[in-house]
Amino acid sequence: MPKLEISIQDEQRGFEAEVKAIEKQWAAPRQLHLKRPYNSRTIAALRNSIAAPSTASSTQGVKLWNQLNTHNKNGTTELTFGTTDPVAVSQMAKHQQTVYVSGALCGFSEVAIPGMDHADYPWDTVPKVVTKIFKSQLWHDQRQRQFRLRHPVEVREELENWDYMAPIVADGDMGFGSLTSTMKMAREFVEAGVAMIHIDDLAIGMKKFTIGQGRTVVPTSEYLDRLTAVRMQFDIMGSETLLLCRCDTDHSEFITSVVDERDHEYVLGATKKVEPLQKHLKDGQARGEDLKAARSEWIESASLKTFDEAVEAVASKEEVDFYKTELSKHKFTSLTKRREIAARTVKEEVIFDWELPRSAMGQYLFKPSVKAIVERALAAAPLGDVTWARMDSPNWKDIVEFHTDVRKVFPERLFAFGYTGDYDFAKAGFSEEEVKTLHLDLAKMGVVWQVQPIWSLQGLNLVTEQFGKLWAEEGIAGYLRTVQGPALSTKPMTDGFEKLSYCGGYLADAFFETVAGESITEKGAAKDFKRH
Ligand SMILES: C[C@](O)(C(=O)O)[C@H](CC(=O)O)C(=O)O
Repeated sequence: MPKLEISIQDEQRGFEAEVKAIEKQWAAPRQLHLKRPYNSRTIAALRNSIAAPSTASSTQGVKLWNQLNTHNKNGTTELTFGTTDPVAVSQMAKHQQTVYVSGALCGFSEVAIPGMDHADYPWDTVPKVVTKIFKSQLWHDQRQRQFRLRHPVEVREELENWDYMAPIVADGDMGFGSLTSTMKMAREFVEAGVAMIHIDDLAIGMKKFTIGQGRTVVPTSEYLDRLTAVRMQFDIMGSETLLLCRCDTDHSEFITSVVDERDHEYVLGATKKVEPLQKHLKDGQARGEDLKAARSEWIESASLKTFDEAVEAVASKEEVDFYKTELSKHKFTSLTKRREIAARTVKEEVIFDWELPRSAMGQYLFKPSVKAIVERALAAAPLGDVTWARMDSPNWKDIVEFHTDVRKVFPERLFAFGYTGDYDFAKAGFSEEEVKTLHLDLAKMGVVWQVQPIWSLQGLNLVTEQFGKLWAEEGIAGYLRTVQGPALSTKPMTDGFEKLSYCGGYLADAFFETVAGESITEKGAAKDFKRH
């Protein structure tokens, strides 16, 4: 095989030039907030010998970055929703600035076997949907531009001129396992034209269950490794794609490992001398007992607490104060260190064993708090561009505490928010007025990108079932009355095949005209000007 025709001197010169280019890109305002655990020489050495194709992802990433910072400056927010459908995206261009490709929706409709949002679908599922949507955006952009340019300048003001190139934000879930799969997924997303992806701290496949048990998170270190892998892949490609650091820690109940001392404060242990939970469950199963009841009975007997709560349960007020004073001299204190501090500040023995409650899959019990989420968000921030604390319910006090505490450290941090799950605002104490202004109140705290991720499930099911019933009962008369009549009478006409400027006919004609030389431009412009 022929060798690359390049001298070693030129190879080295090229490498040094690339290092300088990377350092220039990293020093630009767009990336000033980023701190990497690797350097420009490492990245330059990981690049191809030929310049990587400049990706639309970079363009769209910068566009989104500018959109979000404008919202931050103005105290406003983008309000978008989730979809997997390019046709819906063509309509989102009219009222949204961005598009969200939801993993939950992809896992429900874009895979061989659908399922609940366990993020258990192949890692290239969402990137493929982004490709489909991005190419559709390009087509609509081309279709609209060709239609406009076929008309004389003096009438163009009246023609539609939507920005179809809305930046796409996509669900990268937990990165799908090993760092290489996370990097491959990040590369697929960049090549698909995505503007931003979010990566969360969930354990793979352990997102949510219906048997009453909560989600499982990974140690802070593993979460940061995932984010680093994505940032590194973006850097290898030289792409300005944005990274949204998402924490699913709220309401999580398990953590896969205690390897990271930063998590020790929140791990629960048994504070009574009981047998391991798994032995209790196995014995109960052998006796034919109900496992959920046996689990609840064990939890009751174990008196589960964090280590600090275990100290408070046996120490005097003075001892607790002394323990906390000593503890405050350290940050992210390990259990070993906490035990050592307790031994010299508390007379009573502090019984605490986090091994006893471990689940059948070896997970440790985890007691999240806003403080725990803030700590993860702060650790992640230097690797990403935007932060999102996914919350199971709209607890306004927690929401304010989280965003306020992160901004105490990063005053200009940009935030995302998902109206996800089935938020019960009344139950969360919101008045009707507070619900009406929620998106504006969030925007005041820097929440500049807000998404209703799963309208395309609930919303489309609602209207589809309604149309199905109408069609079955009224036939075409129902269609004419409720769909075609209204659609043809809106100004401009609702987009559909009936609308010549939308369906793509003129674009196809333009190809034929150009190739076959047949020109219908003059006639076409005059004939259909009113039907667009
Ligand atoms: C936003 C989300 O990641 C999604 O996949 O759309 C899901 C939505 C949901 O399951 O309600 C999430 O919030 O985890």
